[in-house]
Amino acid sequence: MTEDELSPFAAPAERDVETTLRPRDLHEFVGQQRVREQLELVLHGAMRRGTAPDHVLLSGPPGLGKTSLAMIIAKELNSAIRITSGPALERAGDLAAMLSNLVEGDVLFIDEIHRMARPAEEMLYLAMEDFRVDVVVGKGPGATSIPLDIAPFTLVGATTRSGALTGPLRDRFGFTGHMEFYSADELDLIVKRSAKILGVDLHDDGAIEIASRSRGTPRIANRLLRRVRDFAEVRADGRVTEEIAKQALEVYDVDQLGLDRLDRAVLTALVKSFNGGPVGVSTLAVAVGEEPTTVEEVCEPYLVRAGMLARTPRGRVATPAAWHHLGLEPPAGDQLW
Ligand SMILES: Nc1ncnc2c1ncn2[C@@H]1O[C@H](COP(=O)(O)OP(=O)(O)OP(=O)(O)O)[C@@H](O)[C@H]1O
Ligand SMILES: [Mg+2]
Repeated sequence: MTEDELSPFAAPAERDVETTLRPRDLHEFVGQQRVREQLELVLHGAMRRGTAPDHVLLSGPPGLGKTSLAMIIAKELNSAIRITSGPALERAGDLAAMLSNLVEGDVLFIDEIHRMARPAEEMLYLAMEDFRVDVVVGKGPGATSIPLDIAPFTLVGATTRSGALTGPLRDRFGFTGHMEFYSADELDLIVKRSAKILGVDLHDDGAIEIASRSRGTPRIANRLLRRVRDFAEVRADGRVTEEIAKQALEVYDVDQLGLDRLDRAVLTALVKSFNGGPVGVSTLAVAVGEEPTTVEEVCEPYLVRAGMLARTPRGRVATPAAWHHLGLEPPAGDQLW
């Protein structure tokens, strides 16, 4: 399987099908029980009081449903949603334009909010706190700043790296939802729902097979479903059974635990080149030819959750499960994990 196919990031060509498969309300949104319950209270509490709810930050690895949830928040509030992203807000003026066009009660969704430029971020502080922006007119000593009121709105920020957010920005969110990887049972429900929408003849055992190899990520589950459907249609009669799913996923190089090429490369480097660690994340990233942020944000969260890798103050360490997964014996002696 190519890297892209198991990547938790959305490929551009995938946007349309993702829109089709997106859950539309809190009831269709599977899993994330805790975040869902907390959000429901935040939203409904504010609605009772007739005020705009606190600003919401959604954090977690890619493909877990942050964008979907942002849209659902707007829907629950019966509000319009304006969508932008950190990288798109290069200048404070871009944000000022966006903010001054908001209507009372709107939801402003800023994806990848940790990538916003500093001047825009500073403008956002005041907007979040006082529903006000200071627009600077002119340059140099003659420049003046004109305060401008903006309509009360709710900011929903999404980030794959809440650690990269500055303190002042983080503090201005009244509620942070930490998205977690999904259980196989939850992914099972998600692929079944998707199969229905896409008209795939998915059998129960086929669904389980796909769900258990989707590394806790709905986006990957939906993608594997489409790949398995291709296989079922081309090589068989279109029905997705356990056997067909297994054969297909073998072709696509997704292992039993849903680890992909990069995950395995990271574990292999950790075990073989660094004797299980501890090793720093940047060294590890160089060893597999990846950006440290990719290793840190994409591979590690799942490897940690799968019990294969531990983050220690001295660096990353392979657990015995990692050695076994690669068919190797962990060294005897001091336990580092
Ligand atoms: N809880 C869920 N129930 C059902 N489907 C889901 C759920 N969460 C996500 N999905 C599916 O996964 C796809 C990806 O979700 P989404 O785009 O919301 O993730 P994201 O966290 O915003 O990812 P990114 O960090 O890349 O922006 C959606 O198109 C949707 O079909
Ligand atoms: Mg998103």
